[in-house]
Amino acid sequence: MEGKEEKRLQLDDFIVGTLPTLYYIPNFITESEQAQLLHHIYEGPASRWKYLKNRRLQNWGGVVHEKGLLPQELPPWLTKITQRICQQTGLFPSPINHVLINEYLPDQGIMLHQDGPAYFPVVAILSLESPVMIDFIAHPRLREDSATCTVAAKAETNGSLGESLCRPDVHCDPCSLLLMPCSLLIFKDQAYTDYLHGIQDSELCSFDKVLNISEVKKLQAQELTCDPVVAEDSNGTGQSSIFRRTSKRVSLTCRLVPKVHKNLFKF
Ligand SMILES: O=C(O)CCC(=O)C(=O)O
Ligand SMILES: [Fe+2]
Repeated sequence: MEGKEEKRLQLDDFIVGTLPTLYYIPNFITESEQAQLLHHIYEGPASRWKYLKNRRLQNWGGVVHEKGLLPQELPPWLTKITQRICQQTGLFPSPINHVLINEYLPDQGIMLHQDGPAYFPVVAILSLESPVMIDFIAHPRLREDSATCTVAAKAETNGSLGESLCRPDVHCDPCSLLLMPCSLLIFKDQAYTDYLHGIQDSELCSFDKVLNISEVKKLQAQELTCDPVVAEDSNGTGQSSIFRRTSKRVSLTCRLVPKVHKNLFKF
């Protein structure tokens, strides 16, 4: 696929929900491409991983600084995928130059947060292995009164999804997306600037506020045929309203840091 001009996706077909703007693209890569990526991610030395309290990660592309990027060339196995994301989405003004690879065990997540100001405000997240739920919730500053702010602020610290009681002029409903393996999530606009996103550090995920219902159906169908990922709790319709994460999930967060420092000494 190297050097091949990729066909532009009709992105409007992949919008989910009404919050501007979330795109969910199922099967963005094939299972064999997933296996190749996992091979590259795990073939490196153990020192490639940086350990955080609740997950471990690999940083590719250089060091992101408040003032920009101290760059390091991305390896070909990553540019192959980042170029495809750029070409197929047309959402990045120049090549993606930074990739964060996060690995989450079934009881690990990432607290609600916003991505830093150094990045161009479009994020593309490729998901590998276990399905997982990502939550979006309005930033406390968008909320009407201090009581609501407390709910959102609490959500920010404990990772749970708060209730929405928002200013009527802004889109404020909390929502979730089920991220299946091989899928690509892109978020930008208000979802980037005014919302927090996070993954709960819990093995059990609720389908409660999920926008991409068709993926839930896929997961439920899979359960009948192979994998016991859909957990025991039933919502009275014979279908489960939660699922249990049973294996690790790996994600590639692909972003563009527009400001690149070519000369270390000028930094
Ligand atoms: O793993 C994910 O899906 C989210 C990662 C993320 O939010 C980040 O790297 O900033
Ligand atoms: Fe993030």
